[in-house]
Amino acid sequence: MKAVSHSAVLPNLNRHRFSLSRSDVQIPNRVTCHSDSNKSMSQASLFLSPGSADRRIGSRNFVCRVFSSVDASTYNGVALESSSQTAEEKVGVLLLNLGGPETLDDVQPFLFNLFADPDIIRLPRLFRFLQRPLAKLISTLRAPKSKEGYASIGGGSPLRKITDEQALALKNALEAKGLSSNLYVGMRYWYPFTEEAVHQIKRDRITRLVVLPLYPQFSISTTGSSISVLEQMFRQDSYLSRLPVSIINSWYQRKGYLKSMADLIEKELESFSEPKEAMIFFSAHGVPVSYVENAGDPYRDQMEECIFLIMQELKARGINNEHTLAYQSRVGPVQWLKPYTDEVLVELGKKGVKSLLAVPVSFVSEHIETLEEIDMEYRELALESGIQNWGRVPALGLTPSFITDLADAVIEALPSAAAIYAPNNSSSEDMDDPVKYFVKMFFGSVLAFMLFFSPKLISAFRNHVI
Ligand SMILES: C=CC1=C(C)c2cc3[nH]c(cc4nc(cc5[nH]c(cc1n2)c(C)c5CCC(=O)O)C(CCC(=O)O)=C4C)c(C)c3C=C
Ligand SMILES: [Fe+2]
Repeated sequence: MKAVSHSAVLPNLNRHRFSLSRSDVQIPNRVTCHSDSNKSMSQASLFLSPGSADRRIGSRNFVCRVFSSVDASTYNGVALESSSQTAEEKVGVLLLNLGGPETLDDVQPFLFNLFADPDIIRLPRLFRFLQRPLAKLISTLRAPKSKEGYASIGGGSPLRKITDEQALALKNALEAKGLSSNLYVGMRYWYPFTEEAVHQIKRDRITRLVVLPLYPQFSISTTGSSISVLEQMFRQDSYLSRLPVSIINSWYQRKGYLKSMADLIEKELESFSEPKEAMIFFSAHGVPVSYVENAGDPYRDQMEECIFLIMQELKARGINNEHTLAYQSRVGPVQWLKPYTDEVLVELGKKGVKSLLAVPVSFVSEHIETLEEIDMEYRELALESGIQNWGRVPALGLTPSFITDLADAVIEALPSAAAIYAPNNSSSEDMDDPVKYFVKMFFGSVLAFMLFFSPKLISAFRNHVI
């Protein structure tokens, strides 16, 4: 396959020169913030209570329309080269992630951004005006506990550093497969924000974009939320609305991912004195039950399928350990997906399980919920509950087979890139040019007027309608 020759750089996103286009993001006052329109997709249903599924139906339609499944296209170097890449093609890959506070001072504004997201706290339409005051209140109340957590893992989240490293590794893996690309990192709640990554994509005049959320399974609260940001930005911009984009909405079923997970589990099992006796304990980040049961979030189904597929891969290697799945990190008073990790650990201890291997499964980097919640809180709870041998599988991070598989996913997704808001007529182009728009509107109206009052049309109207 012929490589496209153009400079491929990781953007150096300067947080101090940053400006935003969304009104619901809080940033420290050292940064300029332009707020503008409301969120485009309306929200329904309260995070604190189940609600209407309308918003999700809309969102899921969008997902179905826009997202191209990686599985749907196969990697075909010839097809990719001839149909998708020209000498002028400038390929961009946008990695989406959650973001995390880099210092303890960042914790409260980071939490504000998170709770101000209508995909995280889902208020009914009538109460939407409360979104930001509520986010302010919850972020202020939660900040001390969160700060303690971040303090215990070194004073900040490692997410930005790890994601940047993953981006660089992916860029190199793509290069090794003959594809030059620009890599961008877009975080949902902290620097570098998704908005800035998109501005950079525009400045670089990327001609074909693959969007790769770093969440293996889709959830409204993670990938869905980041896609909403993209959707709003792409809709409003004539360049972005025409840019061929392929969005990989979930990739937990990919062979390369499953094998990489199985490799890590197999390796970690070997550290137990009796590897066969260790229970494989998958711990996934939870979401409120209402997301799945009222809003149609596919997260639980995808998680269960993912665990099934990983276990199938392990069984094919002759590893038949017992396994279980539980959900961690719940926040607030509502019901979250069950069973809860902490409760299951206690039960397993009571049942006499002595060896347990924890496997974080909803995220591919180390972060506060692996380093603090699993390694400290859950480990302590497990040991107190009678579990004697504790192990934990590391997050995939920079595992070469995993990065190679992400590169394959990007290459497979490229040919199906299509404009998200491709104008189906010239109207959006005309909107960009007010003179053209006015001329068309004027002559269009005159023509419509003449047609409407033509004797033929009037008699046809009389005959058929009255
Ligand atoms: C698949 C992964 C994740 C899902 C699903 C998810 C949903 C979700 N999270 C909260 C609330 C919080 N999440 C926080 C941090 C955080 N969450 C994830 C992943 C998922 N969240 C990550 C990777 C991180 C960042 C960790 C880091 O290292 O910085 C936090 C802040 C930390 C804390 O105070 O516990 C909160 C709060 C909700 C409400 C939710 C679904 C509705
Ligand atoms: Fe979370």
